[in-house]
Amino acid sequence: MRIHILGLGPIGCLVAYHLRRTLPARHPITIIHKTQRMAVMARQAGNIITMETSGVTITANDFDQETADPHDEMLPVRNSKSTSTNPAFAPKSNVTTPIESLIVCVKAHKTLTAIRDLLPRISKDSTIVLVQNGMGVYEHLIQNLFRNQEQRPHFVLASVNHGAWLKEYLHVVHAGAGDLTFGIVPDYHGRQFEASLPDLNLDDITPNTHNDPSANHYLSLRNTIAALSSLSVLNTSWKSMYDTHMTMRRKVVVNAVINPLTALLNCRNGDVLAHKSGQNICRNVCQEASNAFQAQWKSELKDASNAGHDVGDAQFPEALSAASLVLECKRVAELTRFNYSSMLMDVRRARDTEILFLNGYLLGLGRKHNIYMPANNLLMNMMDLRSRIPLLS
Ligand SMILES: CC(C)(CO)C(=O)C(=O)O
Repeated sequence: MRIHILGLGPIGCLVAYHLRRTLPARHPITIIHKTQRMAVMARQAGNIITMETSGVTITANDFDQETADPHDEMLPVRNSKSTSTNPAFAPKSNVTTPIESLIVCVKAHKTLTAIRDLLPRISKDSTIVLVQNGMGVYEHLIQNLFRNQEQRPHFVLASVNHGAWLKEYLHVVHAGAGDLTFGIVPDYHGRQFEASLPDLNLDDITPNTHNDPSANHYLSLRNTIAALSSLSVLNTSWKSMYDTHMTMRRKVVVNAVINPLTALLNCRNGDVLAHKSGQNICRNVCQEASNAFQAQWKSELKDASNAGHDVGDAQFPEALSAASLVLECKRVAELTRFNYSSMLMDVRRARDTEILFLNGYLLGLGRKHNIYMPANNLLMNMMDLRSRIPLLS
């Protein structure tokens, strides 16, 4: 199987590095550079990814390379009088081979455009793994790129909380060990990927025999889950979609507190909850998020009950209570106290941020269920202002 990695930030590099060192060489790994310039830089540096932990660096090599923007080479002549018949305008990268497995580590707000460029190579037999901060990216893709359920690729959603940063292009520092949880989005055909719960079994995706008439359709999904599961160094675990969603909801709240506050205040993660005022904001954001989750929970139970399912006396999960979310924010702020959040880094580099998929996602949920969310709304507006008013150096 060939795996493509899209997005070579810290997490993309970490995943690519460990996949290359873990999987046998017969499984090629292609890293997709954003621009030709980056591809050239990578080639000059020996086509390697360097991983650094506690000052020790190790490299992985033998990556195949592609460039995401096929028109990138046009840039130097874009303002000339040349026409599209000029050979200088011809796309340099015309890779058309189908993509089996695509691990997407670009930022939430960049995902749609990044995947759109690869659409001709993605089919219903491909598997896309979404590894990024935030929630709502999958829904965004479905609405805009993959409306036809029958033609949709397989989707895996992942939540990652490793601490990592890039020292330079393709040189990642693994600063804090965490884990990587992932789950398979239910498919149109209703295949029971989680049939063996409480255990999960690759054979439920497609058995490793010749008995499954749909084996070809599910092979990339099975292989992708197997490859991710083999990364024990990254503490990867395949979980049910229910558990994966739970992890993602808790993480989106943590990011909705720490990321905008650090970006607005230009401070480290540890600083925001070290003071009473920061704790108050955190409590309000968590309370609002919990209210929205609870309203969503009730509405889903009602739907399930209307559809004739026995919902018994299902209780709202304690893990989504405001108190538990506050504790999680404190835990992560403490664990990553010396880090600069990804949103602060985006602001410093004058880049767009993931706010729409963090507080924006929570606000969307609140709107749907009529929950008043002033703290999240204020953070959203403040971040909007932040992106319009550059940081003074
Ligand atoms: C948890 C946190 C805040 C760690 O820095 C993070 O995920 C981010 O920076 O995006």
